[in-house]
Amino acid sequence: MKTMMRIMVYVRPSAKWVVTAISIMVLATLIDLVAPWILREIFDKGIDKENMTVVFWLTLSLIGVQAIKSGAMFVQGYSQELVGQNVVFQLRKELYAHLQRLSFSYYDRAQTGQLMSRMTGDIDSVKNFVGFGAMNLFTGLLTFVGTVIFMMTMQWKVTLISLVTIPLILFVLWRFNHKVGPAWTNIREQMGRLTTTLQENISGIRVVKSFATEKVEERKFAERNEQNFETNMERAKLEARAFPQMGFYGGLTFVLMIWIGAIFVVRDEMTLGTFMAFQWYTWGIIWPLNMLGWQINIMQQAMKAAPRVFEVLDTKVDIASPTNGVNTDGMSGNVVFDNVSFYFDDQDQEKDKPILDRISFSVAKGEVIGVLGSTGSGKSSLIGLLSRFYDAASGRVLIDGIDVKDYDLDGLRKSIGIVPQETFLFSASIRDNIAYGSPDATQEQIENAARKSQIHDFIIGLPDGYNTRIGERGVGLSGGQRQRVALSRAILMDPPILVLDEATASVDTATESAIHEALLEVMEGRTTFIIAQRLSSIQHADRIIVLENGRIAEEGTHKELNDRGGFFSQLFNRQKQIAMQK
Ligand SMILES: Nc1ncnc2c1ncn2[C@@H]1O[C@H](COP(=O)(O)OP(=O)(O)OP(=O)(O)O)[C@@H](O)[C@H]1O
Repeated sequence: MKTMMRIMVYVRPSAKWVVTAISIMVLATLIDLVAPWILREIFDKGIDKENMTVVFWLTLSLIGVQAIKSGAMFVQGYSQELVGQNVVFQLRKELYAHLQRLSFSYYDRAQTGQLMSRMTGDIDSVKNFVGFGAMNLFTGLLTFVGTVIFMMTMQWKVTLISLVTIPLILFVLWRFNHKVGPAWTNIREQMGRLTTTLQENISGIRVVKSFATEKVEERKFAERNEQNFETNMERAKLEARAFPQMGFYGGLTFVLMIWIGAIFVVRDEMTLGTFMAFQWYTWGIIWPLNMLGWQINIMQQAMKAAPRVFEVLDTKVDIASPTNGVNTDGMSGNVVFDNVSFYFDDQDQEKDKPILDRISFSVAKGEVIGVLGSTGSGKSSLIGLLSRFYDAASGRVLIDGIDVKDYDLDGLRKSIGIVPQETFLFSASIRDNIAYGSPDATQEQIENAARKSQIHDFIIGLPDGYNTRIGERGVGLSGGQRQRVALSRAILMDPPILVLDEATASVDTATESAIHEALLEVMEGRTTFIIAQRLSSIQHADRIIVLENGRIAEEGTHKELNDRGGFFSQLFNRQKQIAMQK
């Protein structure tokens, strides 16, 4: 009931069209009820009295009535679909907007395929119910009640006797409704899992092919596909069992009507015209009940699909912009980490080790700070706290003396240009990819950013230059080229804080060196974090922080750290040896 009420909230803005559809349904139903009545008159006042004029005019009126009904059905079909489409439009809009707001923690756990299935199949199920099922349920009910009333006024005894099968039909319907609900829960869930398998396979197709695991993947998919097949067949079995039973009881009603009707005609308690009209009216009883089976199906599907959509909509946005967040215009970029500790959402803060453990350091405006550490030491997490991808469990991250939680969130993120470890490029032109965060940038500014990232010459060498379209993952570009496009994107934003998270890890050392030379100008006056495992990446850092197991192990200039003989100098010596061996 709660789900139904919540769906109705989305129907409310289309109230005008609902009223239109319902009014026309009432009109169409009345026409359906009048037609058999005209037939009775044709028999009783025309054929029986051998009055062909009556037959002629009444049959003509039948044509007129049917023509009006066809016109009405067009408007009804249109308004019904419009209501359904309006609901889908609004739900998709809200869901998409909410997905944009949900935090990194949500996406750490969420399965893309499940989200896609909710956005498409589940919302479509809701539409089918709102735009078709619910309205037809109403027409069915109206036709049934109207038919019974018309028949009762013509011959109540025959009507009542013929209706003895109705409780049987209702019982079959009740049992069907009871069983088909859980089947639809399973089907919607399985569809989500099937889409997840498909999405992961397509996204990871390069891994699949390189490990030659196509057969394993096919088996995995086949297993899910089979589960889906079986659950759908379970549902089909329920339908196959219930619908013929209803059809049989419906047929029985028809037979009863003929049988009882014939007795009453012979006894002169019913005219032949009424008898003929009753045959027509019988469909007005059987049809809605049979349709009810399908409508219950559509309704149950929607009732199981809608909560999957609402579940996402109800997920709390745990990192949101504060009301009246501090404006970031004129931000200088003085960064302070003040005793910061951090856990991921799925960790137990009582038992698990923190990812970042009481981190304290400060970076002055314009300083270039290298963050060094072995894999998994917490370097990316540290930067994630700066942009509020995650919030610290304790301690504070301050920019220009203000807690990052107090800044307007969009402003904060636009003030920190990040070149992430994994580059994502959109299926758009290279120009649009570079200008992603700065859509108003001029061609000259875009080219300037590309030059500093050492990618301009490559781009103009392409047949379509900056207009070259690239695939979802930047297919057509090498890893290093993709990284340089991402670097151009960050440079173009002209942020006060720049973060390069292993941003040159995929380019050769000569190109890396050229990028860093060019970046010297970019970094001028900008606070820059360079996260790296390679010492060559942080050659221009003013100061270096070495992270180990989420704690700051060392901190200082190149020289200070070298003299100390710790992690940094060991790494320095190791990498020097490797370079010499080459
Ligand atoms: N969602 C998560 N839940 C729990 N732990 C996580 C989660 N994501 C990452 N971690 C753990 O957090 C630690 C720090 O990860 P982080 O990505 O910050 O390390 P890093 O130093 O940037 O590593 P790399 O150099 O390999 O990129 C790792 O040990 C990782 O296993």
